[in-house]
Amino acid sequence: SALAYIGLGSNLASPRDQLARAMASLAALPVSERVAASSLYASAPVGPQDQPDFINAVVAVRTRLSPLALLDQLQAIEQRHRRVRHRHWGPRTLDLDLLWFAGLNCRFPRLTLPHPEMIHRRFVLEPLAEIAPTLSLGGELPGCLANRLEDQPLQRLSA
Ligand SMILES: CC1(C)Nc2nc(N)[nH]c(=O)c2N=C1O
Repeated sequence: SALAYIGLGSNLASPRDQLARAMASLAALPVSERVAASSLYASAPVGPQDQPDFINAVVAVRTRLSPLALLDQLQAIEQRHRRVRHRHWGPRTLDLDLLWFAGLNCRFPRLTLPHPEMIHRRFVLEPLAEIAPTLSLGGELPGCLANRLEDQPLQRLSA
């Protein structure tokens, strides 16, 4: 089985509840087990500012699913949260991003691994550093990459 890291984000319809429900769904994925979950973090939106603050987290799962099969499962969970895409980078009830999968570097039509934006996003790197402090991202650690960003600081929410 392979280790995968999944980013969670929400800024609509009770984001903390959305993430709690999504974390439970991730713990129930077929032929998989959730092995770690970060704290929840509140952060100002990156990109369009005219939307509510986000709640973010990162989860680690050990899975026998292929990357694309796992992506299908993540998109099914998003649908169950009635994710409606109005505008690109607009507010959403739930975002599940496959960030990293068994150290693979690959570009499928539907999926690039590792997630191309993750190393630029404090809202991914800080929760990731909490559960995978020694994960090498192109030879860098998540904590070091996070500290190099000028992004707004995140607010770690009590568990
Ligand atoms: C719109 C964009 C880029 N901004 C975000 N900003 C934050 N803080 N958290 C997110 O999850 C997030 N997701 C996005 O997709």
